[in-house]
Amino acid sequence: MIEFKGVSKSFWTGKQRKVILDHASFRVDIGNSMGILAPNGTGKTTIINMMAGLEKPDEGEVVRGCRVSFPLGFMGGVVGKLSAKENARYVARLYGLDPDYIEAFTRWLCGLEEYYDFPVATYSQGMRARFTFSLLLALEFDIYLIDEGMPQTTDAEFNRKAGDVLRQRLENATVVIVSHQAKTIEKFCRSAAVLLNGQLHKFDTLEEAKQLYDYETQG
Ligand SMILES: Nc1ncnc2c1ncn2[C@@H]1O[C@H](COP(=O)(O)OP(=O)(O)OP(=O)(O)O)[C@@H](O)[C@H]1O
Repeated sequence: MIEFKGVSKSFWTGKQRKVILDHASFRVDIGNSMGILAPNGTGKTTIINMMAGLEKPDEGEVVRGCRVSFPLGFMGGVVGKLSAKENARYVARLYGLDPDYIEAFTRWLCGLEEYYDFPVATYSQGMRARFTFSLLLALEFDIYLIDEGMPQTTDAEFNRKAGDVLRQRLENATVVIVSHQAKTIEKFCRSAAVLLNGQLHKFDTLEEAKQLYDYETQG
């Protein structure tokens, strides 16, 4: 599980305090994939980063009681001057996994062909997204963190393969998806929450969360 205990987080912009969470307490349990609905700019990425341990709360505590992934799309661990192959093998060693397996898996899934051996710095945004998503799916976590759904690639073959692998992973793993739209969440999550005024309101069904979200965002 991931548990937020009385977590507060805000940013001072020089003019105002932007509150993301205000003494918020909630948990994500293994086996119960959850979508978090929140409008743009209200703190989705900040919450996902706190779940991953990339950002600290100002107050309170985030407890990670299982293997939590880095957020999908996070490039922090990927070195631009190294190729996808070198990055994949390096990350495999960091996680104590077989570099041959991680290389073969990511090479197959991202479909970069000869670019797999080029430095990542030479990739387009879509190619980077394909590689980092492949790397995320190659590693085994209990909870996968996804910001705004699947990478926006125009490669239909990749989208199909990655969607299939993600669904397979979710047979045993749990996902947290933050998004500003319900349709990103409905493919993978049954329960959902709405981020509102620094609190996370959890619902057993996406339908209930959508009602509150639509009411708040559309009036
Ligand atoms: N380090 C920071 N310093 C100051 N303000 C920040 C910082 N990080 C985020 N913010 C502000 O906090 C708010 C929430 O940011 P965040 O990126 O978490 O939102 P988001 O919901 O993921 O946004 P989007 O939907 O646009 O991706 C934004 O107004 C952002 O400008």
